[in-house]
Amino acid sequence: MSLISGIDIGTGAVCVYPLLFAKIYGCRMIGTEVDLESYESAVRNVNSNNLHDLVEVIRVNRGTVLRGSVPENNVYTFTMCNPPFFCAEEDTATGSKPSGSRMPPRNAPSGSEAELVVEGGEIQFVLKMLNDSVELNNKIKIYTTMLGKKTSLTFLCNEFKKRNIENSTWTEFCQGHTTRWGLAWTFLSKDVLDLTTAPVIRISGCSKKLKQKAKRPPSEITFPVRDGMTETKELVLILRLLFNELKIRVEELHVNPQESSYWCCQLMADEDTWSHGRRKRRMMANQSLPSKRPCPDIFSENDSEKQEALDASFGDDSEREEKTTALPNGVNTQPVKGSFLICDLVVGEIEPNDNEKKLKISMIFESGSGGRNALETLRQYFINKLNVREFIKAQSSVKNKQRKRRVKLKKDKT
Ligand SMILES: C[S@@+](CC[C@H](N)C(=O)[O-])C[C@H]1O[C@@H](n2cnc3c(N)ncnc32)[C@H](O)[C@@H]1O
Repeated sequence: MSLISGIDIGTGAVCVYPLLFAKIYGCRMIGTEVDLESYESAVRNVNSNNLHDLVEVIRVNRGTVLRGSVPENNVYTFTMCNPPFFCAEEDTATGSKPSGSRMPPRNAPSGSEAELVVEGGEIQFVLKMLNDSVELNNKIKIYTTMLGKKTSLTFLCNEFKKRNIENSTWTEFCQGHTTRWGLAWTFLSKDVLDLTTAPVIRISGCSKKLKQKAKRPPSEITFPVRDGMTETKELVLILRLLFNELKIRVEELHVNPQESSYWCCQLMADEDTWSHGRRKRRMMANQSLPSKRPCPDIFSENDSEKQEALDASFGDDSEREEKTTALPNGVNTQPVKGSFLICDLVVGEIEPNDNEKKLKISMIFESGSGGRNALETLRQYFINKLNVREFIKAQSSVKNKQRKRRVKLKKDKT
């Protein structure tokens, strides 16, 4: 990391990103700033953090973005930028033209006018950065910037096309009510660095249905530890055998074991190798009974109900999913064509209120022609194979009772 050097364009009064990169990773950083007050404050901050050996703050002229603002005979690893979002005639509080006494939205930016306003808005600012990058080319390995508006992203992706810049990518940052976009491009060849395969999060462009889906809670199996399954490691061994048996491909997600006691992977199944539904449907077809049956609600709280519902629906494929989705876990979720089920799986230990150590499997649907039903039948398969059906049943009946009590309390109140 110590050989890495970055440029933060428009570092602001705190100079926060250069300080973080220097402090955490030991990177060399340059922060550029146009506003005198912010520049002076940034310099003070660097000095008071004793990071002046690694961080340099450069005062630049308005109108320069990259070219002419940093020494050009050096080679840099990356640029980053949180550009001034608004153009002069926009209202910094509402992101629109001034409109009387409207209340600012919850995601209104907090920053002084000097920090947030630039001629031409962020599009012109980043366009200048893009043009500078064409000139500087490989002197900077990866160019990145944040964008505050989706329209800017669309515009700039088009500008990439015009300039034949193919090695680029974008991702979303969603926090609460605020969405921002990260854009990255490089002039290195894809053999050296392929940005198009970098992990991304892309939800807001999806249909409403997909967004709701992404918000759905994961399917879970929680059960007390017991002989042969006392910790994550042991459960993972058993699951691996099951995946193998079911011909499910496993792509491990490399979570730092020092930082996490969890095991995460992505599962990919080309066909349904676990449910009874297929067999039953084939039998039904042979008996030439009507193939369409009403699909019961298989996502009810009660697991035995779920199993019955699944059996009754013969592994119904009625809830076929659109073939593209992504969840905010950093995994690239471009669907594999023809996959029956792709899901993320997290295995870990938990110590709930009752102090009884438990193991938990969380499964998050990503995509696949089998839809959520496929995930649910796979969950049922694991419940049976791990021999935890009785516990899950008891657990869900307790949950059901609690839920009924809550509903009753609510009714009594009204
Ligand atoms: C939205 S603020 C970002 C501040 C900080 N990087 C952050 O993320 O908190 C944009 C900053 O860019 C500065 N700025 C505007 N035009 C600039 C330019 N041409 N070169 C360098 N900085 C500029 C503004 O003064 C402001 O501090």
